Amino acid sequence: MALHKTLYIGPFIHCKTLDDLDICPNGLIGVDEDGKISHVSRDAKEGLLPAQGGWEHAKIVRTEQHGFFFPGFIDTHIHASQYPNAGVFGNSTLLDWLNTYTFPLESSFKDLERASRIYNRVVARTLSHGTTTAAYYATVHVPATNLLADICQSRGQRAFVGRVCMDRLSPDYYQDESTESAVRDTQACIDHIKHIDPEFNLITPIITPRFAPSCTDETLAALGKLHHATGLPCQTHISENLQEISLVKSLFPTSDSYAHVYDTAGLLTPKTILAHAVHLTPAERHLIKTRDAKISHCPASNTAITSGRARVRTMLDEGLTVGLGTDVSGGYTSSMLTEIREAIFVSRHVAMHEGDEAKLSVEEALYLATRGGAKVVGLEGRIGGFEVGMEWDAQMVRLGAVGGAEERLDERAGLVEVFGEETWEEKVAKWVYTGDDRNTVAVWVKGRLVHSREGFKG
Ligand SMILES: O=c1[nH]c(=O)c2nc[nH]c2[nH]1
Ligand SMILES: [Zn+2]
Repeated sequence: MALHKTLYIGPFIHCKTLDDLDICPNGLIGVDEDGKISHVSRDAKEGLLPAQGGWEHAKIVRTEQHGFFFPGFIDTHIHASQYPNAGVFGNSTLLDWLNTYTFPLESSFKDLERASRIYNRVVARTLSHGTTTAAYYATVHVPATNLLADICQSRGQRAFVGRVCMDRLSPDYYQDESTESAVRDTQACIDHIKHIDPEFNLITPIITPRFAPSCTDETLAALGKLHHATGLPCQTHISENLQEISLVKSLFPTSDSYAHVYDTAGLLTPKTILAHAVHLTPAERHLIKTRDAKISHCPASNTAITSGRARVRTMLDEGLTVGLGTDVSGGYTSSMLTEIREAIFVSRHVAMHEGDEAKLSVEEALYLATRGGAKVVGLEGRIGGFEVGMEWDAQMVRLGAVGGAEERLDERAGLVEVFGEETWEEKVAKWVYTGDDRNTVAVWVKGRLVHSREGFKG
């Protein structure tokens, strides 16, 4: 798609490190036709680009009052196929939740027309929340998984798309027939993505054993081999729930631990995304660190289906790489902004048991949702921040007009109340705690506008 050179003028905010939120109130970012950042200035007037080299015709996009540019969110764990069940989980816990809610829904994706409706909706919705990259689980179905890849590509969302592998302890109506068929069908989805996006510029296949209990040793080992042979990333679940961990112990009696099961299969590598990691032992964390596998923290899900409280501060202190995942529909929300809030609150529950140092700050949670997520999906240096050479995966946030009780509510700006006296740090905190998709005015991936709200002037 032909893009313009574009100048994004206005405040920009991004995370430099875990606790360093860089706020530039008067910024200018130049983005080239290929969607890459070619210029970053901290003073819009002085930094204006020379009127040559095509920049004299550049398109200009300005933030609105109390608005700012922020990197797009990276959802490191989301089940696209479970989107119709977001908010529907009753009082279930993981293993009964899978049988009651999840397997029946996922099995319905043999109907391609239904898959199309749901996948189009979830991609449109996550884009509207500012999610520019998502690591998706689809289902076992090859045509529907390929369709999810097509939809991400046509709507412009950067995505990792995984066909789910599961060949035991699953209902007869919804499982792989054998190790061979699981590998063959996974390969078919890899081939499809290679066909539509040969360089994996936007869409990347991801090898997806559902979790150890639903895969035989043979299937885990075969997927480990495929992971090594192709160099493609892989994603799975780990140590989410205590019953699940007991089940893994009984199914893999010779393994030292849940993490060891994946390690034995060759599935614990720097390109592995492990969702949840709620109940990891110190030895498992050490093994994961040694292998440089990555963690997707899913706090909304861990609260909703009462799995537990992940010790994010401990993982970070030990040097593990952590990002955030909505885990729809164990998680009730497809909004990463809500997930950020959940991460902060779960960390406060950890703090109530283990001490204040467990608390995550607003800045730290924003880091996990952007730079941290980029590292988890192996795209650090390309997305998650605003530096020359990085790709313009970004959202424009608007907090609304200054208003008092006597003035009309600014309905377009949602719930964020700005009175005009706030510091930038306070405005960001208000966005995190009281904002929603109404504040996400426009979203770009690789420089392409992929979502905008009414009233956006772009
Ligand atoms: O949160 C989860 N969602 C799932 O779909 C799933 N499958 C296995 N383990 C799981 N955990
Ligand atoms: Zn999950």
